[in-house]
Amino acid sequence: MARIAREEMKKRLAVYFIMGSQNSERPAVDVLKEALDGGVTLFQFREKGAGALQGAEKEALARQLQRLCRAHGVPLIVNDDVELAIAIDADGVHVGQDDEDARRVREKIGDKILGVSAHNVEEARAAIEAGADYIGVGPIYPTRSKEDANEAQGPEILRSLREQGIAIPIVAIGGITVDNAQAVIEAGADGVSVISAIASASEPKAVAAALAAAVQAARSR
Ligand SMILES: Cc1ncc(COP(=O)(O)OP(=O)(O)O)c(N)n1
Ligand SMILES: Cc1ncsc1CCOP(=O)(O)O
Ligand SMILES: [Mg+2]
Repeated sequence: MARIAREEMKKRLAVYFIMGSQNSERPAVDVLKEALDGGVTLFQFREKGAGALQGAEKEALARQLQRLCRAHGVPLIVNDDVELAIAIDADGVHVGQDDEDARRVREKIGDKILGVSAHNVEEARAAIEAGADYIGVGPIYPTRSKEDANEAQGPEILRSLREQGIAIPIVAIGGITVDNAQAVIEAGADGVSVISAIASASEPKAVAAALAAAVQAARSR
């Protein structure tokens, strides 16, 4: 298997849904199924925070969500837990600045997708050097889904990274909704990454479809 091509990665980032069992009062499998039906293009399993599953229960949920993703032809990325990603043969891993070193993760996962969080141009350049396939940039807007989130930087950070020559695929994250999705794509992101917009929606399918339409509209401007 070869590393994912840049253009394919950009397409996959369009509507990147992140969720763990703690993000919805409904079963994660039900929410994910509806979101996939609505047009989610990439999924991240992020089992983290108060009440998060551990050990065998966490792995069992990951495998259940993986079956759904595979049935829809959507890659599954595991957040933080490199060993779990390897154990279930996930499609990739996402790590942040306080997680396992990205270079070391690349060595462990071979050609799987590697996503790295970056908050500035130095972190973006280091992620590229380490072998990232995409970077996650945010929070763009205020978020209530991550306890230790940095301050929101606004879409200007995306514009600034592009102006400084950062050409790697970028997904914007943090406080993104159907209403502001177009603005972040126009500022330079290839896609939008959301937790609450879909996980807390009464109709996850409709929100995923609306996000896909907003990204598509902004891309074709
Ligand atoms: C797509 C994407 N971008 C950023 C993050 C945040 O990663 P990190 O900073 O490691 O924080 P946690 O999510 O681990 O709390 C992400 N998960 N996904
Ligand atoms: C994991 C993460 N990293 C930066 S912001 C964030 C949370 C995004 O969640 P929401 O889409 O609900 O703001
Ligand atoms: Mg992390």
